[in-house]
This record gives sequence, structure tokens and C-alpha cells, in this order.
Amino acid sequence: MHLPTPEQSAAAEAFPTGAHLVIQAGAGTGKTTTLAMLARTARRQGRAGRYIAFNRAVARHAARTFPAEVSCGTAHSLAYTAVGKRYQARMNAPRRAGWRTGAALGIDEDMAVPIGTRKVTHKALSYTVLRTVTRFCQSADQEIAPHHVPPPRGAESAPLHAQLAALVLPYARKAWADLQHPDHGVVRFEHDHYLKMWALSEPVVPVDFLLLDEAQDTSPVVEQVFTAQRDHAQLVLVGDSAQAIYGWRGARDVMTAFDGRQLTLSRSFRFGPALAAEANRWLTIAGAPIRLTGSPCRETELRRVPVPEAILCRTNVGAMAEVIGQLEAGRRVALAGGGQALGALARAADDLEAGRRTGHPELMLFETWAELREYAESDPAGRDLLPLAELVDAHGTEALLHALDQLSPEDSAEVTVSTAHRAKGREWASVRVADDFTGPDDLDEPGEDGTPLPGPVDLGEARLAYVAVTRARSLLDIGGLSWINSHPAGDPPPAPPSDPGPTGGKPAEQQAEGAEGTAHSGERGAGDR
Ligand SMILES: Nc1ncnc2c1ncn2[C@@H]1O[C@H](COP(=O)(O)OP(=O)(O)OP(=O)(O)O)[C@@H](O)[C@H]1O
Repeated sequence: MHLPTPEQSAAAEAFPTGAHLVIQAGAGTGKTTTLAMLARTARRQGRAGRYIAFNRAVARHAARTFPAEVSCGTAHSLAYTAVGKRYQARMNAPRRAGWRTGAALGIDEDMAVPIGTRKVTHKALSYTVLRTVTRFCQSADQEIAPHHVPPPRGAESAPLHAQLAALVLPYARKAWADLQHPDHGVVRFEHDHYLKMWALSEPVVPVDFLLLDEAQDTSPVVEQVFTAQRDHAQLVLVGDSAQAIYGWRGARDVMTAFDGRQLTLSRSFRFGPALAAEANRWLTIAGAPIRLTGSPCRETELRRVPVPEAILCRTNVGAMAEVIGQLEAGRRVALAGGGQALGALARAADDLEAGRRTGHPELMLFETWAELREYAESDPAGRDLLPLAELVDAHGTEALLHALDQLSPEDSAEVTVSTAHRAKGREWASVRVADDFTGPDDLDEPGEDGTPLPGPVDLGEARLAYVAVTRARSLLDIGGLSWINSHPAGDPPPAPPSDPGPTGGKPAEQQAEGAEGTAHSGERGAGDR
């Protein structure tokens, strides 16, 4: 048992008062240890509660750490017990292609509706209908509406989106009606469906307190159920606003504006003072409410690391480039989360190159590779696809698929390549940040001396950089983030702080919603919160 830090003691002392709490816990600051302290306090008080984890693995880990009075699970597990189990038979139904579901909903298999210069085929429409239902399920809305229709790649403008929404919504409403039957229907029943049904039933969770973990990335549907309990249960939100990196797909930082007593965990047990200083540079840029102190017992060096244990990338495509580079250097490589997403992209590129339409959800509005390339090169909305286009053109889809076949499992690999999104919650002894973490573009107007001025650092990018740099225990190579050393926002060079202070800085702002999928990385799996 460790001697608690003053901040951990402050959290443990605040909890029995019954006040709603917001605990900002920086990277590696012993969040689980602290929550277990709170849970033991509750046991002494005879109070029972629930810990809501981000995914099942975290819930299982917490169940081993917390006393029995605190039940541990995801929001989905609560919803499953209340609603989902009635739909078990439907959930066990065999998977089938989205277009078959579309056909069963009445979408004509010969359709090709023009939206702008693109044609929406029945496959694209079927996929968009199912995504619309999923986005509705993750929202706090009562009914399916146009804003749930995902903006399609290659037809993002508002008028085109409105046209698409008019086409999609009748089928999406039909799909949602179909899902209400517990024992029959044509749409495959997913975990998000019963979560939404549960939320719409306005459930009361019968507990004395609720601990919401990773509260900086909470879906609106979970936020709605959670905050609705505040009159009868003590609410404790735990997380790190500076690690809010899922805003692009609708998650919200519930901590920042929550009306509760603010507490902080800022002593990191993962790394030493030099890395804490680097982390603080990004926390400052992100306008985060905390600054970290490193462990005096840990020495973490920042320097070039030619052979790291982990390489962290900004995008899936960047990860693919790193995989190829490591394989060429003769190393056994693992890709965190596996190679399926990249394999699907490579196969989609292969289809387009052969002049076939692809079923890949992101690329299904394009008819040829040349069309996609033109979109990536000339349309600002498609710019993030340019690295994919360049990667495919440089290596060929066959070589990419061959590289993915050579991946090793993580436990037998010499190096793990991961996106920063997938690296969240993990740590390695040595880490290199990949080259796809490029800095902001220069401003149009040069500085007084005529030299280009770098643009401001995007807050979302700063949070992702913070997640990436805080994964290392002993060695960190900031690699692709080195541009920050000559950017005005990275100045003055970081120095280890002498006094962490309980709080400081401005609250983090919300990350703007961006495109889904290819450019980003790290999807949550079914059953995750
Ligand atoms: N007061 C303390 N003194 C020394 N070590 C501590 C203290 N509190 C926690 N630790 C150690 O810090 C490490 C991380 O703690 P813990 O497992 O609770 O954090 P976590 O929730 O898994 O991770 P994170 O803080 O990154 O979210 C563990 O090795 C734990 O034993």
C-alpha cells in the first residue's frame, strides 16, 4: 500500500461529504488507486455505488481492485441488464452485408441517385442509413434528425447533405422501428441500439454514488443518463480533459462545465520530471486545467531513440508507413488493434485502381482511383486522404497487403506501432513519436522580417500530442513533434515545475467535429461505453 499523495488524500476526504466531484487526473497519476481509496471510504460508510468504465477490459481491472460494494461495468452493461437482454436473440443473428439490410428495408438495388457530381448507390445509401441510426443512438436526441446523417466523403457541402438526408431519413426511421421488435426484424441489432432504448426510458440507477471514468470523452447518450441521476446519487467524474481526443466523433468533455467540486491528481508515477515538463508544454497549449509533476524516483530521458519499443502515429496511414519502414529494417512489428482497418483501406484502393466501386464506407462515393486522387489533391475536405493516396501510389496495394500479412502479435514483436488514439491508457519503456505529427501550416501573412509565420497550434492536435508524449516511462523521442521547439507556442523551452499547484490554466476547449474514419484512428469496439 502506498502513502497517498496530498491530492489523493484530498479526493478521499472530499468523497464522504456526498458532494458531486470532478477529478482531473493527469497521465499516470494513479487514478485507479485513488478511486479504490474512494470506494473503501464508501464501504466504511455503508454506501453502495457503481463504477462506469470506458470499456470492458478497464471494468474487469477495476472489479479486481475495488471492494464488492462498488459494482464495475460499462454503461452498456447497465443498459444490457435493463433492456438489452430482451434482444439477445436478435444480437446473435448472423452478420450480413449492409446492402442486404438496405434491400430488406426497401432500398432498390438498381438505384444510383445523383448527389452533386457523385452517385449514391444502394450500397452507399444502405451504409449511410445504418450509420445514421448509430449516430442517433449515440446522441441525446429523442428522434432521428438530419444532423444524424453522416456527411459523405466527396459530397460534404450543406445543400448536398440536405439532399442526402432527405433520401436517408425515411429508411433510417424505418430501421429504428424495425429494431424495436425483440424477436424478429431485418436490421442487425447492435449494442448501441439497446443503450439508446435504455436512455430513452429515462432510467433511474438505484445507487448512492456513480463514478464515471474517462469522463472527458463521454458520448451524449451516456452523459444524459449519468447527469439525470444527480438528484439522488453522488456523481464523481474522473478523467483528464487534456486527453479528450474523440470530439470528432461526437464525444464530449463532460468534466469541464460540470457543476461539482474540482479536484486534481497531478503527480505522475509513470515518468520523471523531464517528461512532465514536455507534457506541461502541451497542457499549456491545450489550455488544460492541470500541470504535472514527474516522479523524483523515475528518470525519463528525452532524446533520439533509434530502436523504440513503441512508435506512435497520428493517423492510420502514418502507422502503415511506419510498419513498412520497420519491416524493411528487419524487425518483428505489431500494429496495435491489428491490421483490419488498413487492410480494408488497401483493398478499397485496389478496387478503385481497377475501376471498380468499393464498398468501403469512406470511399464508396468514388468510382475510380483518379477521382479519389483528384478529391484528395484539390478539395480541402479531402486533404487528409492525400497521405493514403501517396502511400498507395508509392508502394502499391499488393505490397501494403503483404506488409499487413507479416504483422506479429504484440507479445512477440520487437516494436509496436500504434496510433495515439489506440495508445490511450497504455505505456511503454521507450517511445518515438512518428513523423506524421506535422506542425500547423504557415500563416498567409509573413512576419515583419518577411519570413513565414507558423499558424496557431490546433487544440485538438495539442491534446493528441499530450497523449502521445505521456506514454513513455524511460525514453521519449518527440520525433515528428520536434517542430514545437521552433514554434512560438512551444517557447520558452519547458523546465520541470517546482510547484504543481492544485489547479491552473484555462479549461480545455471542445475539439471541433471533423471527418470520421480514415484520417483518424482508433475506433471503440462494441460494448465499449
Ligand atoms: N501514492 C502513491 N505512491 C506511489 N505510487 C503510487 C501511488 N498511487 C499510485 N501509485 C502507482 O502508480 C501507478 C499507476 O497507478 P494506477 O494503476 O492507480 O493508475 P491507473 O489508473 O492505472 O493509471 P493512470 O493514472 O495512468 O490513469 C501504479 O503503479 C500505482 O501503484
